[in-house]
Amino acid sequence: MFHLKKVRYKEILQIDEMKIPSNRVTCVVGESGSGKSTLLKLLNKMLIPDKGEILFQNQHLDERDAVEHRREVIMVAQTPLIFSGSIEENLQKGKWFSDQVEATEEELKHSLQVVHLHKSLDENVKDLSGGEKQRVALARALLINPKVYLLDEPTSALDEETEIKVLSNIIQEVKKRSGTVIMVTHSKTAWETFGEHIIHIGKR
Ligand SMILES: Nc1ncnc2c1ncn2[C@@H]1O[C@H](COP(=O)(O)OP(=O)(O)OP(=O)(O)O)[C@@H](O)[C@H]1O
Repeated sequence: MFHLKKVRYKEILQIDEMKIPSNRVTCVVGESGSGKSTLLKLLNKMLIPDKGEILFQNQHLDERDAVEHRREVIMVAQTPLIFSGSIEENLQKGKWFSDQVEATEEELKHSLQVVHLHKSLDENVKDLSGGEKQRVALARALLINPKVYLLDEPTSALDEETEIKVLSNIIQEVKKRSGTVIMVTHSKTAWETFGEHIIHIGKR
């Protein structure tokens, strides 16, 4: 799905060759500050490498429109992107930004079930905990149904038991749709349980 060749980004990341498979869960692991988030940002064109090339489905990222690319390759950042308003408004925002028709109530409720968020759609997000906000962001990504999910420690604010339940559900859902997950995680349990392909990023 992704093929990186001789990629260099500042002094932060240097990758001679890396292939990331489609329809699999790839876990990116490595110590703090080793460049894991930087790698994800390169994959969705938020950052442009100083040298080398990144191919997505055999197409050079330079040739891909950044907005179009990010609709297919969605990032759920470490600090979730949350808009003011209700849970429903937050979920629908993703559909609007992606130029998709609004989700039905059934789809919205299903997305909350997948992420184990037992809240009503009209609840205001301002009172949600950090872990609940992370799950709103994950549900929003699921509703968009992209080809690739770039998950940057998406469940870091959850206790381990909930984290594993949520990840297990999300991955099951993504697999049903033949999607691809590329996930940065500090949880050994998470990468041992879900990682079908592991990338170790080493500090230079
Ligand atoms: N825009 C930038 N300019 C310069 N340095 C940066 C920039 N962004 C990140 N860095 C530095 O690059 C290194 C890698 O950052 P990155 O966020 O990719 O690491 P990480 O492996 O995801 O870390 P963590 O596990 O702590 O989230 C860090 O030392 C960081 O301070």
